[in-house]
Amino acid sequence: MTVVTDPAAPHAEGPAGLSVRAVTSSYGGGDRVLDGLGLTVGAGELAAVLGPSGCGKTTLLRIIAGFIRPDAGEVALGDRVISGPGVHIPPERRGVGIVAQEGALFPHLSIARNVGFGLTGAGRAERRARTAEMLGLVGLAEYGDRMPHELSGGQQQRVALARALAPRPALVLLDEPFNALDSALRAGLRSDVRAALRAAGATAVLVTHDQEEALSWADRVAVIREGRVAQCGTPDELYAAPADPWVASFVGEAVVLPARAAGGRAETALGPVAVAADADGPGTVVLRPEQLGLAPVTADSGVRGRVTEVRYHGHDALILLDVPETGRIMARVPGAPEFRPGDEAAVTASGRAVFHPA
Ligand SMILES: Nc1ncnc2c1ncn2[C@@H]1O[C@H](COP(=O)(O)OP(=O)(O)OP(=O)(O)O)[C@@H](O)[C@H]1O
Repeated sequence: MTVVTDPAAPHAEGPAGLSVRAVTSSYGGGDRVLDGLGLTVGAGELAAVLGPSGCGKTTLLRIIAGFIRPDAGEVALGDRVISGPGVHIPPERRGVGIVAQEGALFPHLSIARNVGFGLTGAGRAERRARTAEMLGLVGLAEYGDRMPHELSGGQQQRVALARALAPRPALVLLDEPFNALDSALRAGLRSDVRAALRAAGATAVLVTHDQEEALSWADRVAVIREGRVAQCGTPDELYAAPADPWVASFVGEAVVLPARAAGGRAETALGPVAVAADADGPGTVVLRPEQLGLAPVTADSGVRGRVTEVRYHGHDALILLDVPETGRIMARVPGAPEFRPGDEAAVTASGRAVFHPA
């Protein structure tokens, strides 16, 4: 899927904010895939749309790009409505650049001609200068004369980004652009793409199902669940103050425990934890695995669990335990783990927890 903006169109004025308002969509009159979805991205902001498979991310992206029309609702770029009742601006006139999962470069055109492809309204000298500028921006200044098949997958994705940015789009959509790459390459390309978008001052929406990617990349993350925004916030807000237990479990690892709150404390099976002063009555608390402490069992150990699995990540380890009082929980411990599957460990909780009333 490749859309190249038309620089001669009146919208080619650079980054704009995106507003998606109460968008509803279904395929062929079936169940609603998007159900009154709303999303705002500020001009120059890098946003991620995160959600499990089938939640409607790609459908949302297709609606913003103009490949499908919503059943109801409105999409605007800046103060310009591009989809809505009686309005459907065609994809090529929206000022939206797309970076697809796999570069989708034109195989028979050189890298430079790929990047300059959308600059139809520009003169030759201007096109050449803008192409060189964009190739420089993505760190491929020397590659203009090569053909796409002579570049690695990561380099092709950079070219796709340069091509998307060249016509100064109002918005760049990135559709899981790092998926086809191995994990070592992904992290590097991710930050390079982010830096290039920042340098261009672009407004961008990254679609991903990878929570680590969304949290590390975006200024703001919209978590989609069943066609609606379950929560939209900064990565820190999502992690520290998830709107509900589902968001907590989807964005990072979570330990969700039944609790009863009063006076800034919640009683849980792992003992009392600090919660907001106004939390009151029955509900659940969300703890992150790094808030659980494990220690060797002694005569006065309180809650004990049996280690079922150890996932060692180098910098830390995730330890899964079966605890009679809570069921399966996980703890994150720094460095090399001192427990092995089958060991018994004393479990404590510390720090502040998010409380959700029942
Ligand atoms: N062309 C289509 N016709 C009918 N149903 C569709 C079509 N495309 C998607 N769907 C359905 O719409 C729902 C949302 O699909 P969508 O591709 O938007 O999800 P997604 O969040 O992007 O998923 P993934 O992460 O797996 O790509 C799914 O139930 C899917 O089966």
